[in-house]
Amino acid sequence: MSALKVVSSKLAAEIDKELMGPQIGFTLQQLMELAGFSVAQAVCRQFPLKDKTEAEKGKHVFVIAGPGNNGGDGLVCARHLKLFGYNPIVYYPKRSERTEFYKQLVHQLNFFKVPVLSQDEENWLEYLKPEKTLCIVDAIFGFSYKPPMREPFRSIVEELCKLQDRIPIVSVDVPTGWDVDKGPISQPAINPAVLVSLTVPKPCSTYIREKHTAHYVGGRFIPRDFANKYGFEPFGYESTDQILKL
Ligand SMILES: NC(=O)C1=CN([C@@H]2O[C@H](COP(=O)(O)OP(=O)(O)OC[C@H]3O[C@@H](n4cnc5c(N)ncnc54)[C@H](OP(=O)(O)O)[C@@H]3O)[C@@H](O)[C@H]2O)[C@@H](O)CC1
Ligand SMILES: [K+]
Repeated sequence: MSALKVVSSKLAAEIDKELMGPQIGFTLQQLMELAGFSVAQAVCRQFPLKDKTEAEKGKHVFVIAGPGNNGGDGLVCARHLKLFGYNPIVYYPKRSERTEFYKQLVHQLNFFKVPVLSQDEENWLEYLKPEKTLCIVDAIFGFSYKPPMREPFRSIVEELCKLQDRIPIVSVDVPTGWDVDKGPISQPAINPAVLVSLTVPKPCSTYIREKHTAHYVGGRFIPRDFANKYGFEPFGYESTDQILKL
């Protein structure tokens, strides 16, 4: 793990800015689609449905989406999981008013008949039972989180922490509650079974417990020259894979 390539939160934000700047011209929607698609692939790789009983195949993937772009990745991931034969259900307690785009992602989930719990759903924990839930996708906060955690997320993450030994959690980009550079330095903080780093792992990923947490990189959208400019080598993705297990 010492050879792991990581970039600081500052650099990650710079990479995003340049990818979406006037020279390169990616849109946020494009990158988020690829990011969410990667996370869905990581769920498939880690929790394959092949050889599962019908009851196991019917288990929910419970996606919790936060108010920013990490949450957007979760909404996209849920749609792809449905296409991949999973049974996702989305909890999106604080919906972003930032752009029309987030509303469109919710419309798309409705179109795919993926249940999206109402914002003030009080019984959301009812959907989280080991016998009914394959895994939880933690798309609450990513690299822009700054502690201390505000409500309603503090209470939500505290509940997830109580469940995480019984239901595996897949964290998108940064485990929720972790400082992107320094790791789990404040509470509450999720201890994921799977981490999917996007574009390139952030320094906090060096604090995962290797035996406990499977680590994937996803978000396969940069060429070699661009990676080298930011001080890392591209990851050795195979074939058409959108994820690589590190
Ligand atoms: N190239 C890539 O790799 C790509 C990466 N992408 C993804 O984007 C992620 C970064 O997204 P992001 O910048 O929107 O920030 P994110 O972490 O979702 O959080 C911001 C929200 O959280 C809130 N908030 C913050 N602190 C809080 C607190 N203490 N308590 C409560 N709320 C708090 C904050 O609220 P505010 O402070 O603004 O009121 C705001 O609403 C990145 O990790 C990756 O997953 C892709 O989608 C695109 C390609
Ligand atoms: K997260």
